Amino acid sequence: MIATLLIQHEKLEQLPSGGTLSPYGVHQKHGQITSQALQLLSSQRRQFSNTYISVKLDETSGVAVMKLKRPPVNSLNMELLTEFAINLEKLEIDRGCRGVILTSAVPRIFSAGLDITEMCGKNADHYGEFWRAVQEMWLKLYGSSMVTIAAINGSSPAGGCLMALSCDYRIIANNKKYTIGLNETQLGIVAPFWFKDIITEVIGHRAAERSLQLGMLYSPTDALKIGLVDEVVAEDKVQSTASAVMAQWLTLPDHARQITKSMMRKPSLDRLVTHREADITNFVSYITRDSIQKSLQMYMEMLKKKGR
Ligand SMILES: CC/C=C\C/C=C\CCCC/C=C/C(=O)SCCNC(=O)CCNC(=O)[C@H](O)C(C)(C)COP(=O)(O)OP(=O)(O)OC[C@H]1O[C@@H](n2cnc3c(N)ncnc32)[C@H](O)[C@@H]1OP(=O)(O)O
Repeated sequence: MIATLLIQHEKLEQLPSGGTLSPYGVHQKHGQITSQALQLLSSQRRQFSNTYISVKLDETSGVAVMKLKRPPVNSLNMELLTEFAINLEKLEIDRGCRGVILTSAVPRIFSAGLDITEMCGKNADHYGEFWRAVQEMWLKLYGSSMVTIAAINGSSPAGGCLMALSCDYRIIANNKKYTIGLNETQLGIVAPFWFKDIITEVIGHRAAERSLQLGMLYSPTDALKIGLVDEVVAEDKVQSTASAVMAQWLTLPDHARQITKSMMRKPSLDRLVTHREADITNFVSYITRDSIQKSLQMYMEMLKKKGR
């Protein structure tokens, strides 16, 4: 028992903040074993935090709350995406964790989607690496065997919406100022096939086609009408509703639920895995086009003007 806990604790020990996350192994900290064990046995919660992600795992319920914390808008840059994938993988292999609630530590914003500055004025190698990190985040989240619930406590355009769509259940705060949707065409860019596939799976072909072509952003109540979210609740009830829904989902045996989830999601996951390299090549050749660079630059300027 103690040995298992030690291994789990070492897997989940706090990673250094900033820079690249260090690999962690079960043999790293022999000297601290006794005090770590005692600490762990007396505590039901474990938390760890990186530069842009914080995680709190409640060992009693087996539920982790993972928060995005990259102010001002939680835009998804390379570091955040990498930290996200590593943290989710850590929870995935932790037997004590059965569910993850994904939410934001930044007021009024869930995530502004991909960091546009990662897609502007850089070289082809950078774009390739960035896109691989975006794919990795999605493969880990959409392919997770844990129950995943998005507690959407703010606006969630484009890549932010993709993250929410990749969870098993979506709860959004009832605030007219918040919007959610895949608005890529409004930036003059195209949502890739796997973004398209997942929104189609969630809201159906007709609604997805209209939504994607027009780059629509929905208010919480409109998002509920088309099935883009599952529930709209008062702003101060988002986390408690997420916990309650999670508790319900966790009453089911993991084995049956996980195999069912995998059956439903495998075709979409396989499609990206099979075409992963081609998708990167496609992204790089698309994003390096002069016309696309110009569209993105104009969009960034528009955002900055609006903010002034
Ligand atoms: C055939 C083709 C095949 C394949 C195609 C391949 C690839 C292309 C697909 C790429 C997929 C792209 C996915 C994306 O996610 S793109 C990102 C889209 N995101 C958005 O459109 C959101 C933009 N942001 C907003 O709408 C607002 O910022 C938001 C989130 C509602 C918050 O509003 P507010 O609180 O008023 O904050 P500000 O607007 O003032 O923003 C503050 C600050 O943040 C900067 N910022 C905002 N969003 C981003 C972002 N996504 N990336 C980088 N920076 C962002 C903004 O400029 C402000 O900066 P400042 O310096 O002025 O403080």
